[in-house]
Amino acid sequence: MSKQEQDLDELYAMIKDRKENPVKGSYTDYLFTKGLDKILKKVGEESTEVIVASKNNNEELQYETADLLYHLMVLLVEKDLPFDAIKKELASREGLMSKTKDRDEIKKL
Ligand SMILES: N=c1c2ncn([C@@H]3O[C@H](COP(=O)(O)OP(=O)(O)OP(=O)(O)O)[C@@H](O)[C@H]3O)c2ncn1[C@@H]1O[C@H](COP(=O)(O)O)[C@@H](O)[C@H]1O
Repeated sequence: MSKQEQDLDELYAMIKDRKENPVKGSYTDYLFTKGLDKILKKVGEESTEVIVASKNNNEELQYETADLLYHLMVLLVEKDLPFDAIKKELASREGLMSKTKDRDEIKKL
């Protein structure tokens, strides 16, 4: 039975496992075999698809966001950047007040 929600830590771990233990015919293995340029092209393509989907409807936005998150995870694994590092980075920002006074473009509004 498929799960209701994908855990992002588990997704990262699965992608990392695909890199360490390649599975022939797997899409993730295909990306790692093609290498960084291919992964970067996919991240760019999926980012554009998120932008276009945002204009259309939330069903498309949901689908394309999932594609982008998956490809970003592949990029993090390719670059050996742990997903925990991203979570720590986000956690370090929690509770921080945005400094709008430092931003000229906001001052002018
Ligand atoms: N979450 C995903 C996921 N999201 C998107 N995709 C793939 O991303 C691709 C995006 O579609 P596109 O049309 O943009 O790309 P394409 O035409 O298939 O291929 P190219 O353009 O790259 O040549 C599709 O082939 C999807 O199957 C994913 N592939 C795998 N996963 C996860 O990774 C796990 C391991 O998957 P495998 O590597 O396939 O075993 C799976 O169990 C999933 O949990």
